[in-house]
Amino acid sequence: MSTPPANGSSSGGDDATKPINKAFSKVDLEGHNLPPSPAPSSPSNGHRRYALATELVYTESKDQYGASSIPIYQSATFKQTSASGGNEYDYTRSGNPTRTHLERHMAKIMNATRALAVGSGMGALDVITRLLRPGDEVITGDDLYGGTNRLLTYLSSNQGIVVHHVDTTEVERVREVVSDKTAMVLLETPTNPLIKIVDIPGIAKSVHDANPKALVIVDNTMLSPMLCNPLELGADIVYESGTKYLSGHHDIMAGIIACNDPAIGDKMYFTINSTGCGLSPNDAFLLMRGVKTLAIRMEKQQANAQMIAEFLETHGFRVRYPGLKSHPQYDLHWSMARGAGAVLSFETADVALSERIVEAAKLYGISVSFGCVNSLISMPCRMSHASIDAKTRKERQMPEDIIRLCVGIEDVNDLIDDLSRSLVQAGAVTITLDGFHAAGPAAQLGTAPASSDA
Ligand SMILES: Cc1ncc(COP(=O)(O)O)c(C=O)c1O
Ligand SMILES: N[C@@H](CCSC[C@H](N)C(=O)O)C(=O)O
Repeated sequence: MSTPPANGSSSGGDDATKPINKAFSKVDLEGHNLPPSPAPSSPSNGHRRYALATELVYTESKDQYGASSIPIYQSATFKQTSASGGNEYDYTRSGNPTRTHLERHMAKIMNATRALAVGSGMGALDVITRLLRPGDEVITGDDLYGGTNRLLTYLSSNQGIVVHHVDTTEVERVREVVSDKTAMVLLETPTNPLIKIVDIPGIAKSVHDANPKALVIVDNTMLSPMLCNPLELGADIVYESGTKYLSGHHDIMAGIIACNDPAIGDKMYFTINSTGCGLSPNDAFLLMRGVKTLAIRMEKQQANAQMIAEFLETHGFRVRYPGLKSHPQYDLHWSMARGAGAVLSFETADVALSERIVEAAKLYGISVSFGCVNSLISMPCRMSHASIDAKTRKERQMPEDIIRLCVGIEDVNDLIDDLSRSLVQAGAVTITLDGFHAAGPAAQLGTAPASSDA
C-alpha cells in the first residue's frame, strides 16, 4: 500500500517513527498490520499453507459480488462515513484496496509479514535506501545491475553515503569492510549479467555477527520467489523488479519489497506515502494477474534456458548459467535456490561478432529486461549496463562482447534453430561434416575453465 501502518496515520509528520493518529483498527487476524482488502489474500505467519504453485493462484474471496479476480479500484479518493474520517482508505497514494490485495498476496508468497508494492524495481530500491542517513556505509557487489549501480553512485555523490563495491562471491571480502557504520549490505544473486553466485546465508551470518544493526538486502529479481526466498536465508529485506518474472509479459513496471520487521515495514510505508511511489491500482491488478502464472512460466522458461545453455556449451562457447555443472558455484547456487532461472550469458571474445549474432536473431527480441514470456537477446555493456562507465566495466572484468539471453516460453527447438542460424550467419562457428563448433577466440574461451571472478 502502500499499506498504512496499524497504529499510524497516512498523513502525518516527517518522523516515520512517531505514533500517528489515524488508526487501522482492523488489524489482520494473524496480527499483520495490513488493512483489509475486498478479497483478502492472507499473508503467512512464517509458513505457507500449500505448495508455492498453489499459493500463487489461491486467494480467499470476500468480494461483495464474489468476484474471482480483484476489482480495480480506479479511484483516487474514498468517501468517509463521518466528518472525522478514519475509514480504511482515504486516498490512493496512502492506500488502495487493489494494491493492498496484491501486497497481502505477495507477503504470503514471500513468507513475509509485510510486502509493499511500488512503481518499479528501482523505486523499491529508492524506498529501501531512504532508510539510510548521511555517513552510513553500504557494502555491495562489483557486478550489479546498471541501474542499481547508478542509484548507489548518486547516493554516494550527493547524499553522503559511503558505498563499498567488493567481490560479494567471497564472504570474507564483505566481512573485511563491515564496521559499526555499515547500515546495509546489498546483494544480487545470480548477478546480472555475469551470473556470479553470492552466498546469502554466509554473508548474512557474518554481517549480523559483526554488526547486528546492519540490514542485509537482497535483490531477488533474477530468481523470483518461485526459485528463492532470501528472507528464509537470513536477509532482512528482499526486493524485486515486478517488471520481470512476477508480471511476466513486459507490459507493466512494478517493484515489490518484503520484510518481517514491522518497524522497518512502517518506515518504508512512510516513504511510499510521502513520496507517492505506490503502485497504481491498474498495475497492481496486472501484477496480481501475472503472479498467478509465475510457476508455469518459470518452469517452461528455465527448462528452455537449460537446453539452450547446454546447446551453446556443447558447441564450444563459454556459457554462464547456474544450471550447468561447469558453473564454478553450481553447488552454492543449488544450496539456496530451487532452480537456475532463465537468464544466461555467453561470450564470443569479439564485440563485432557479438553484435552480428544479436542482430541476426529473429525470435529473440533485441531488448533489455528479462523474465518475459518472449525470449530476448542483448549486449549488456551497450544496453542494460551502459550506465556503468567503460573504465568501471573494465575494472569489474565485464567482457564487452558478452551476450545475454533471457529465455521465454516458446518452443525450444525453434529457439535453438534461431540461435544456430544466427551463429552461422554471424560467422561465429566453424561448420564441419559433424556439425558446427565455436570458431576462433570464442572456442578458446569455451575450453578454458570458467572462473567465478572472470
Ligand atoms: C537485477 C535487477 N534489479 C532491479 C532492476 C530494476 O527494476 P525496474 O526496471 O523495474 O526498475 C533491474 C532491471 O531493471 C534488474 O535487472
Ligand atoms: N535504459 C534503462 C535500461 C534498463 S535495463 C533493464 C533490466 N534491468 C536489464 O537488466 O535488462 C536504464 O537506464 O535503466
